[in-house]
Formats: sequence, C-alpha cells, structure tokens
Amino acid sequence: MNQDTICAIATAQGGAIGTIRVSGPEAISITSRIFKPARESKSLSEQKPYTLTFGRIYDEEEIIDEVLVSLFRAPHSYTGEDSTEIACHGSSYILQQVMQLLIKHGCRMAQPGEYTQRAFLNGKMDLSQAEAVADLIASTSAATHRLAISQMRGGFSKELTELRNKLLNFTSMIELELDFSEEDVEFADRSALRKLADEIERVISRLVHSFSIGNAIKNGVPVAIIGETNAGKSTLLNVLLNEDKAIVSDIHGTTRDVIEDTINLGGITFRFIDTAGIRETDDTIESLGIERTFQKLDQAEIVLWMIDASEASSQVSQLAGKILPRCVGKHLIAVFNKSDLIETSQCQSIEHLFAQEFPQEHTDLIFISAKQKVQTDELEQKLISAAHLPTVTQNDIIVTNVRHYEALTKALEAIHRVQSGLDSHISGDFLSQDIRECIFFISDIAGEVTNDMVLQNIFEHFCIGK
Ligand SMILES: Nc1nc2c(c(=O)[nH]1)N(C=O)[C@@H](CNc1ccc(C(=O)N[C@@H](CCC(=O)O)C(=O)O)cc1)CN2
Ligand SMILES: Nc1nc2c(ncn2[C@@H]2O[C@H](COP(=O)(O)OP(=O)(O)OP(=O)(O)O)[C@@H](O)[C@H]2O)c(=O)[nH]1
Ligand SMILES: [K+]
Ligand SMILES: [Mg+2]
Repeated sequence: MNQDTICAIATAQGGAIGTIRVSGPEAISITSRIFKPARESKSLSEQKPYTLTFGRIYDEEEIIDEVLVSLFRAPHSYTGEDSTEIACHGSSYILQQVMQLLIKHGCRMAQPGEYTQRAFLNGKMDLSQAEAVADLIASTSAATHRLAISQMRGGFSKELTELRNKLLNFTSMIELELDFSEEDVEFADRSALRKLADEIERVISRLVHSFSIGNAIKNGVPVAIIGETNAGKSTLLNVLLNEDKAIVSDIHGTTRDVIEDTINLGGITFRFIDTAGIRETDDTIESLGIERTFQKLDQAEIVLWMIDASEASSQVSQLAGKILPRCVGKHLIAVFNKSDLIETSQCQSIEHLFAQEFPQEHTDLIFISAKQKVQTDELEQKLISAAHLPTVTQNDIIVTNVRHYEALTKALEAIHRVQSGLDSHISGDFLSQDIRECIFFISDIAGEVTNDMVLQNIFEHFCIGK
C-alpha cells in the first residue's frame, strides 16, 4: 500500500473549471485543512462519500477561491483510496495556489499515471484495463475509441483469465501426478487437456491475428513507399501528406532514414513510410538506411513500389527479385511515376511488359506524376479500397497493444509445445513446464507477473493527473 497522499491538476488548461485530484490516506484530512465549507455546521471529514460540498479554499486568512469538493471513501474511488476532487475556477494561478497549499499541508505532486497505477495496484483494474485508459484519452476516432472502451471494460482480460484458470487446473493435476510418480497414475485426463489446449490455441491465435487490424486502426494502416533512388518516393510522400515533410532532390540517395507520418483518407488512418531508395552503395549510412527499407517493407500491409516510368524496364528487372518475394500476403501496388516524361503509348507497352514479367501477380498498377499531382487522387482511391478495415464494435476483442501482442505470441508458442507434447506423450513434468509458461505469458497481460521496469514504462507515458 502506498502511504503518500498525492495531488495533481486533472483538467486541461483553459477551461472554465479546473479540477485538482487528491488521493491517499490523508486526502480528506489535508483537504479539510485548506477548505472551509459554506455551512459551518458540517466539516468535510463528516461528509458522506459521493457528496459535493460547497465552500472556500483559504491560505491563512486569504480566500483563494470558491469551490466544490467531491468526496470519495476507500475503496470506492478511482484509485481505491480516500480521495477528494477540488473543482476551482479555471485559472492557472488559482490551480497553482491550491496545489502549493496542498503540498504545504502534506501532499506530494503526483507522477504521470500515478492515479491509474494506484488503481491497478489496489486491484481496481488489471494492467490491460489501465493501458486502455491511456488509449481512451488518446483516442481520436470512433474506431480507436471503441477498441479502448472494449479493453477498458475488461472483455479481453475476462477471456484470458478464464483460459488461464482452466490451464492452472490442469497443471496442478499434472503436478499432483508427479508426487505419485511411482504409482503411475493419471489425474489429468490427457484427451480433455488436448481439447483445452486446442481451444486455447484457437482463442490465442485469433487474438494474435487481430493485432494487424488493431495496429492498423490504432497506428494507421502501414503503407511502405519503396523503390530505386530518385523514383520520386519522397515527392509522393509529400503529396499524400499535403506537406513538405521529406527532402526531395535530384541527388540519388537523398532519403537515408525512414520518414513516417499518418493521414486520414476516406475515414481510414494511413501511416505512410518513405524509405531510402534501393541501390548498390558503398556508403555505410546509406546501406543502413536500405536495410531499414526492407524492415519497413516487412511490416507494411500495403506496398507502393515506385518505378520511374522513364526507366521502367531496367528498374523492374533490377528490383523485382528483391521486392516481390517480400510482398507475399501484402497488397502490392506498382506505381509508375513521372508519367509526364513519357508518351501515352509508352504506358501501354510498360503495362504489357509488366503483365508479361509477372503473369501470376494480381498487382495493382497505376501511372502517376507525383510532381504534377496527376492521378494522385486515383492512387488515394486505390489505397482506400486496398485497406478494407472491418468496422469494429465495443464488443469486439481486438489486440491493439504491442506488449499484449508479444505476450500472446509467446503464449501461443508455449501452447503449441503443449499440443505437440501431448501428441508425443511427453512426461508430465515437461508438459507442466510448457503449460506454466503459457500461463505466465497470459498473466503478463493482466499485469500479474509483469516486472517493475515494464510497469514503470507503461505508467510514465500517461499524463499527469491520470
Ligand atoms: N470527477 C471525475 N470524473 C471522472 C473520473 C474521476 O476520477 N473524477 N474518472 C477517472 O478516471 C473517470 C470515471 N472513473 C471512475 C471510476 C470509478 C469510480 C468509483 O468511485 N468507483 C467505485 C464505485 C463503483 C460503483 O459504484 O460501481 C468503486 O470502484 O468502488 C470513480 C470514477 C472519468 N470521469
Ligand atoms: N518529371 C518528374 N520528376 C519527378 C516526379 N516525381 C519526382 N520527380 C523528381 O525526381 C527527383 C527525385 O525525387 P525524390 O522524391 O527525391 O526521389 P526519391 O525516390 O525519394 O529518391 P531517394 O530518396 O534518393 O531514394 C526529384 O528531382 C523530383 O523533383 C514526377 O512525377 N515527374
Ligand atoms: K532523390
Ligand atoms: Mg527520398
């Protein structure tokens, strides 16, 4: 249990009202030291929980503000501790004065996320719910909002907790068998365990696969723009973003590091990733950049392969082997750029050549001029139809968090080992080790076994007052 009483301004600057949150064992007594109720008969500490009390904040004899104080008593508050909230007039001067008074009377400034961290430590919510609180505050669209609400309501945790409890049951029975090792007994019904493992495998792999949707909704559909140097990748990025984000020049190898930004097209958030142009180079920095190009290509859902139309045949033949094998399962769009430099008849022969070289690819193909913004609206339309994100509801359980995704991926590996272990009749102690590992990774999501560094990292990214 945390013994400090903490305070922070909980509202954004500039509003008509500004609220200060106080939480901890001394919350009510410290607040009553600076607050005088308008009705002298009743002191704050005698008030019932969930009441509002009108009165004044005083610094010695001086009135600082007329305020409303709300009262919460442990465990019935956001943090699970005694808490008060002081609703002042929204002046940053007043809020600072009240903060100083609280600190003078024994409070400490809260750290970022400390209220939510206390809610987590006091069992008010599990870690994935706490993370959803941050997502909720950051949500900027109906889809991100729905996903955060669903996670905050605990649908995700509930599903995982049920699975974990079933697994715990089995592993304890298997471990009991080990105590009776001489007697060759089987308390844990292996075929029932196999059924359970299959069910868990289904649930977890569905969750793991949902991450590509969750990630696309939360961080934008990743679209990698790749191709040879000077194909016009950065020019296109700037057109798509409507902003001069990347440096454009006629020097080959201008972009050396990855440049990313998001933009909303037709209600879908896209994350465009401009990359270093691919070419043979002795330059170390540029080579590192090209290495990153391939990493980004692997992470992308949609790949815009940019080809300088005036050099189409050489670019296609040089890069096809490097790019196509890495685009399996992705939506590939071949973007022939600099159409302003070629005749319409040449477009047809390029199209023909492309179809001949890659008869098996169902690649989208488009001619544009990024520089002159010709056909770039059509390219945006192609992107919108390529993204095909499902609409989500508050009941959908979709993984949006990399930490959860990684834990689930490890849990899935462990459950695969359980499945193959059961198939090959491995001994109970190995079996229970794999089950324990699966349990560990499932529990990590709820924060039951999560190490302090990870916890700290999660909460320090919250805002102060949350
Ligand atoms: N003024 C104010 N508004 C706020 C918050 C707050 O702390 N203060 N919240 C902060 O983020 C959110 C609301 N979250 C809250 C969650 C639980 C409890 C609470 O009192 N829980 C009790 C009672 C539950 C019940 O009756 O079902 C409990 O958990 O025992 C309060 C706020 C959004 N708006
Ligand atoms: N004529 C014409 N020139 C273009 C077009 N798009 C880009 N360019 C020019 O091509 C050159 C290279 O453009 P960039 O956008 O820097 O090319 P890049 O693919 O990002 O190049 P690297 O970062 O070096 O890999 C610049 O001089 C651009 O002005 C176009 O549609 N038509
Ligand atoms: K360039
Ligand atoms: Mg560039």
